[in-house]
Amino acid sequence: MTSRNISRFWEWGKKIICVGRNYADHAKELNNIVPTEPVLFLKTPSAYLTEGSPILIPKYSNSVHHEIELGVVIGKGGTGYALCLDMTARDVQDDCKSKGLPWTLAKAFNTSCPVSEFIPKERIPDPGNVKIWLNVNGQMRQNGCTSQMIFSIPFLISYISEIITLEEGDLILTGTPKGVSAVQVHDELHAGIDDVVSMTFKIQSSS
Ligand SMILES: CC(=O)CC(=O)C(=O)O
Ligand SMILES: [Mg+2]
Repeated sequence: MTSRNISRFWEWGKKIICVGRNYADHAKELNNIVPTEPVLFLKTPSAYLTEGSPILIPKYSNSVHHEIELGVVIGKGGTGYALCLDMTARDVQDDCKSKGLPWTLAKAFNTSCPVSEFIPKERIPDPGNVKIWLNVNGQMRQNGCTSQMIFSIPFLISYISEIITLEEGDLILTGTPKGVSAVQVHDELHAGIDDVVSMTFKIQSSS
C-alpha cells in the first residue's frame, strides 16, 4: 500500500452524487436495462476515502464489487476531476433490487467511495474521451473509455442540477464500464486515468 499522504479535497457538507448504468456494456453484463434517463443515487460522507486507508468490506456482504469511475468535481470556475471507486455490495444490491428497496446498504457504506487526488481541469482537456482502468493484484479487470458513456458529462451536470442544487466541491461519479467483479480481503486495487493519475487501495475486513 502506498504511504502517500493525499489531502482530502472533498469536505463534509458536500454531496457525492452517483450515476448508475451509464455504460451500456456494464448495464448488459448485469442484465440491467440500458436506461433512457440517468439513474441517480447518493453516497454518504463516511464513504469518502483517500489513499493510505483501506477499503473495508461490510460484515453483511459476501460479494463486494469494484466499479472504477471518472469523478467530476464541481468548481466555481468550471469543473475538476478525480478518479473514484464506487464499491458496491452486489449481493445486497441484488436483494434490494428484487424487493424494490433503495440501494443505501449496497452503495453508501463506510469507505465505499475511494477517491484519487484532485485533478485540475487543464489535465483532462477532453473528459469525454479518457481511458479509465483498474487492475486487481496486477490483473486487468476494467479498461474502458469515457467516450462509451450513454449520458455525457455536460448532460449529467445539467440533468442533476434540475433536481439537486450543485455546489462548489460536490462530487459526481459518472458510472462504470464493464468488468466489475468481486474483491477479497488483502486484494490490492490499482487504478488510473490514462497517464494523468493513478491510485492504490487495499481491501480489509471491517472487524
Ligand atoms: C448497477 C450499478 O451498480 C450501477 C452503477 O453504479 C454503475 O456505475 O453503473
Ligand atoms: Mg457505479
